[in-house]
Amino acid sequence: MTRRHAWIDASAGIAGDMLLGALLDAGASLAAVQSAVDAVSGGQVRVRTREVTRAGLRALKAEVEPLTSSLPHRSWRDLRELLKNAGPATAVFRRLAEAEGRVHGIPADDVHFHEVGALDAIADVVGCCAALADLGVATVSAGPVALGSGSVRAQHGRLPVPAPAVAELAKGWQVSAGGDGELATPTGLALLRTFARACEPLPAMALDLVGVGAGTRDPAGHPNVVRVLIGAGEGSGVQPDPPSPERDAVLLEANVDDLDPRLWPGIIAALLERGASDAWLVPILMKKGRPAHTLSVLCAPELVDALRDQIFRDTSTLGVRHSPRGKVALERAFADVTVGDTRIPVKVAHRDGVIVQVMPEFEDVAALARRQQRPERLVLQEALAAAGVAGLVVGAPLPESLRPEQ
Ligand SMILES: O=C([S-])c1cc(C(=O)S)c[n+]([C@@H]2O[C@H](COP(=O)(O)O)[C@@H](O)[C@H]2O)c1
Ligand code: NI
Repeated sequence: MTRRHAWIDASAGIAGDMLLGALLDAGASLAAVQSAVDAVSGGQVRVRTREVTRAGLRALKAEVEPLTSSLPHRSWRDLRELLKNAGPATAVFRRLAEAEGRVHGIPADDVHFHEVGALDAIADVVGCCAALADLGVATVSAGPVALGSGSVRAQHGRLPVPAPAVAELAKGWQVSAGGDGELATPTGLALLRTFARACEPLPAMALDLVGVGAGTRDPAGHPNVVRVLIGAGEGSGVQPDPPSPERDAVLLEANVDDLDPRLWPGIIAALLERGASDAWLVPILMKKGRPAHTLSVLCAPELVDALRDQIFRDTSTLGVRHSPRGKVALERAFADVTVGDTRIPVKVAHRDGVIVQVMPEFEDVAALARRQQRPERLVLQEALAAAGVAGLVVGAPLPESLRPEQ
């Protein structure tokens, strides 16, 4: 089968509904999109399209009509459960949660989605993922993105444009202001950054589909649209972000021999809070026979600058080494098990459809143990036993309900 490449033109900005409109305009099946959205929303929203013009250009406007009046605020933890690790859609929201977490200075798990967690944003994300799959798109790249300027009214007041989460998500991409107002939204950027692995001009391809998706506003002067150009080709050859968490990582290291050891736990906690995927200390014997520690911090490439600054600020080191590291992580899914009258999330790591690790979330185990005034060891055993009853055991096939969507 021909491998299709999609190139996204976000030179006028990007939002989830604009990209969805463009993909539907290019020929993605509305029925396929609606059925993917139904699967996560329980039939609470309807996706519709209508033809509009933007500065004289015809475009398709994707509209998500809520069939319920409740617009719940969800944490990333809740949303992950709702999406049941729905492959790329989960990856898009994980990226959003990590960006929001960095902006608000909280762990990604505690991020409370407001606007971006509403049903229409979920429908945009799930819809775009389904549309790309329906079009047979194997690789994606995109041009530079216009982010906008000025300010925007959000649920919690006025935000500068680019909105903080947008700026965070845009790191490492070619951007410009490109006009007034909010031209790129967090959801739009998260979609683009999850799927498009290269920022490049239109690559060589045998073009066969073009889609134009409309934004809500119709400002004079430029068409407020996202375009997708789809054809047989590979783009720059890079693959879209796989649903499996295979990522480039960077290892930051510093040897320190003169820090009050009581400071280390706080330093490590702060690095993890800032987004490091791991941080640890190894005791070493340094030059001149001095006992010391190597601080090691593993992180995503886009966090290197911030975490290096933090190491210089919080420790007494005079230098921080950095080296690229390949990293292959097991795919993870989450399931709830019941211990007593409490639901405890269990992390299920899997590979090739087989369960490899089953780990109750320790913070939840510890919280329940404190509430019940019982040893953590026993609550942990009970959570593992409950997972076993639910069929979540090492070596067992991953249950259908936890499988990422392809
Ligand atoms: O609700 C929150 S915390 C929020 C944070 C941010 C940050 O940049 S931080 C931005 N916004 C605004 O909400 C809408 C969301 O648009 P989507 O298309 O992504 O759903 C947008 O105007 C953001 O600037 C909200
Ligand atoms: Ni925010």
